[in-house]
Amino acid sequence: MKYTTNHQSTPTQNTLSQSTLTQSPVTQGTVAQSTTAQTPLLMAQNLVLPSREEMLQRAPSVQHFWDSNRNLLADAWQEWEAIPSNQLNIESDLLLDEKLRAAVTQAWREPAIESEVENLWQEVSTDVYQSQFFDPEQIVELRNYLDKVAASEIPMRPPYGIVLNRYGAMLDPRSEGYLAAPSFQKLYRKIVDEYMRPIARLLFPEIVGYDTQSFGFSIQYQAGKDTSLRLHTDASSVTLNININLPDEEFAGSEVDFYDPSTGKVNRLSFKPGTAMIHRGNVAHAAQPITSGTRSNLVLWLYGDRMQIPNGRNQNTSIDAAQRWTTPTSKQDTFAPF
Ligand SMILES: O=C(O)CCC(=O)C(=O)O
Ligand SMILES: [Fe+2]
Repeated sequence: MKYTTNHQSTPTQNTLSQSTLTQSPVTQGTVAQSTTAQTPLLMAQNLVLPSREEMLQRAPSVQHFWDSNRNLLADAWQEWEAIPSNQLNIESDLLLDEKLRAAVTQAWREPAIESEVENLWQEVSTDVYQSQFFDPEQIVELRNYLDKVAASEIPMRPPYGIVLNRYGAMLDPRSEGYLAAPSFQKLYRKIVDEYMRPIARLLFPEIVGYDTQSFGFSIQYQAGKDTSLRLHTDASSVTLNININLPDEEFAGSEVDFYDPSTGKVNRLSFKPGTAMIHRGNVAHAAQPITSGTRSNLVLWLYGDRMQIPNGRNQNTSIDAAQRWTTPTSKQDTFAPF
């Protein structure tokens, strides 16, 4: 029985509700009673999430909740996605900006022309690059999908690296309570492996070898709710931050400040729908308070096995193009910064 660890939880918040434990045994020659058999989706929907306070305190019971329900949640997402209206109804090829897609596709075929990809990225602050990444007109499909995910009633763990972002979700399989729906995972892997890693290697050559592992989360800022993020660095080799606002979804404030150590100056940058910024994890940055509207982003990280990051800029700068346009074969480990 796959979910046995559930029954070891303390009889407080973390247990399955009583009704989920009434599964009737199926004996040979009989048909299971569909009215009493609890499917993974129903069981997951009946779980009682740890409180926000417990999450913020990183209480052991919170870890236990996610650990003991990991298989159940994965099965629940699988079942949820089998409902046709819950399919991620988007050709990933259409979601990605057409110019970027064309250049990336060509570079995979012929790495020697990778500069076509590099040319699409503008340096908007020292060592911070920006490009159109998603087609703004296609983002609506992704956002509709994420709304359905939020309404699924399957417990999800919000990101709490610096502050808890209550509308965000963890995206990588290494994270507890992540968005395990297979069709979303396919898109996530494609973005990381086909786009992010080679682009990051082009712009920041020293990350090669420190880019085998992925990590990701979504965030949403809204006035009066989660509004800003104080100055920090990321525990990544490189961070790709993609805006997923709709074309008509305006917001004020919520700029991201990047600190330039060489000049001591701050560059205040704004996201437009579908644009992305990519930077080394060690570039200090902060999100200014949002004063109206909503800003939603996908934040993706790469780092090495066991969370290793490069300790200088001058390694691996001589690798050739063909090496950049490859996917590492090392297994995904389970190290996560939060
Ligand atoms: O506000 C943003 O887009 C930046 C988010 C960020 O830096 C982070 O979550 O680490
Ligand atoms: Fe950050």
